[in-house]
Amino acid sequence: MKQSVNILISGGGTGGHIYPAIAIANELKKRNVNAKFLFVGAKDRMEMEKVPQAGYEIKGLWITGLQRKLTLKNMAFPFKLISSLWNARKIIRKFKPDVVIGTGGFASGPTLKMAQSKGVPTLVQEQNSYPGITNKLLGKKVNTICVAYDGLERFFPKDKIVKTGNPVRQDLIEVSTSRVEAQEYFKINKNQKTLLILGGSLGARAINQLIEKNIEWLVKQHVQVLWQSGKLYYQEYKKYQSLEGVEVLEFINRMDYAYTAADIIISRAGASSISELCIVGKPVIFIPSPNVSEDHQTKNALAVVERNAAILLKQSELDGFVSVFESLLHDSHKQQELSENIKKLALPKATEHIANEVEKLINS
Ligand SMILES: CC(=O)N[C@H]1[C@@H](OP(=O)(O)OP(=O)(O)OC[C@H]2O[C@@H](n3ccc(=O)[nH]c3=O)[C@H](O)[C@@H]2O)O[C@H](CO)[C@@H](O)[C@@H]1O
Repeated sequence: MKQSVNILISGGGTGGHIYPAIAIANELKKRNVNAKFLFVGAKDRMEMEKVPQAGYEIKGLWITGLQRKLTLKNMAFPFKLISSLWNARKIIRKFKPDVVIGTGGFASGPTLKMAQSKGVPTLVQEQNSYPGITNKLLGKKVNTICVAYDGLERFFPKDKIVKTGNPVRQDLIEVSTSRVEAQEYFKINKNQKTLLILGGSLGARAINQLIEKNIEWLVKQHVQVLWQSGKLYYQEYKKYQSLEGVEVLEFINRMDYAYTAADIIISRAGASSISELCIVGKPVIFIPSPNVSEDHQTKNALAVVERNAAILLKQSELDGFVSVFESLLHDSHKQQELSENIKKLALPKATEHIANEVEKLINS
C-alpha cells in the first residue's frame, strides 16, 4: 500500500453495516499504520456512537431511508438527499480519499455517489444474499463489489464481483475464551444446557414475545436462557431476570463469551449474524425478520438451511416453536450434524480478502 493513504468508509444504520466497516478499517490500519481513516454515517444512528468507540472519527449526514409507505416523513427525503450529497461532497473535497468503501445503509449512498462523480475508486461490501436499494444503485458505477453469497450477478455486473464473505470480528474468529470463563462471565450454571437468543443488533419484538410466552416452559426443561432483548425492549423484559437461569441482556458486548457459552442458538438472520454463526459452529434455529427489504433475511437463512446446516422457523409459524425446539434439544445427533454443516460454510478470511481488494484499488 502507498505510504500515506486516506480511506473514507461509509455504512451504518444497524450493527450489520457498522461492524463490517470497522473490521475492514482495523485490517487496513494493521497493514498501514500511517493510513488516515474517516467514517461517514447518518446523524442520530447507531454508528455515531459505535464508530468513535472503536477509535475512529465519524461525520454525520442528515439522511434517512425512504419509507415504503406513503408518509409525511418522505416529504423531507429530497431535502435530506440534497443536503447529504452536498455535505458528502464537502467531506470528500477536504479529506481527499484515495478510496471510498461502502458497507450499506443510508449514508453510504450519497457518500459513494459523490466519490464516483469525482472519479475516486469505490468498493461496496454487500453482506446479504439480496442487496439493499443503496448498493443496487451504487453497483453500476462501483469498481469492486465484495459479496458473501453466490448468485449476486443477478444484481451487479459480474466482472466487478469478488466473493470474499462478510467481515467477522477478530475476537470471534480466534475465540480464546474457555467455556468455563464464558459461563462465569454470565454467571450461569455449568451443568445445564444454555440457549442463546439473538434478535440482531437492535433486538426483535417477535422473538421477545415468543420467548416471553415460553420462558417458563424453557425453565422447566432445565434450559437456561441468555436472552438478548435489544435496547428498545429491555425495560419490558428485564423482569424475567428474576427467574432461575434466565439472563436478560440489553446488548451483548462480549459476543465471544455468548457464543462460547451457548449450546443452541435462536437468531434473526441478519448477514453478520449468519457469518458469525458459521464460524461459531453451533446448532441454530433461524427466525428471519419478515420486515426487511425483499425479505432478504429469509433468503440469507435459506442459503444455510438448504445445506442442512440450520433450522428455519418462519415468524408466521411460531406456534410450532415448542415442537421444533424440543426435538432439537433432545437430538444430540442432529445438533452435531448442524454444527458440522454450518462450520463448512464459514469464510474466516473475509476481512483480509476485502482489504486486498481495497489495496488493489488504492494502488491502481
Ligand atoms: C432489522 C434490519 O434491518 N436488519 C438488518 C441489519 O441487521 P443487524 O444489524 O441485526 O445485523 P446482523 O445480523 O448482520 O449483525 C448484527 C451484529 O450485531 C452484533 N451484536 C448483536 C447483538 C448484541 O447484543 N451484540 C452484538 O454485538 C452481532 O454479533 C453482529 O455482528 O443488517 C443486516 C446486514 O445488512 C441485515 O441482514 C439485516 O436484515
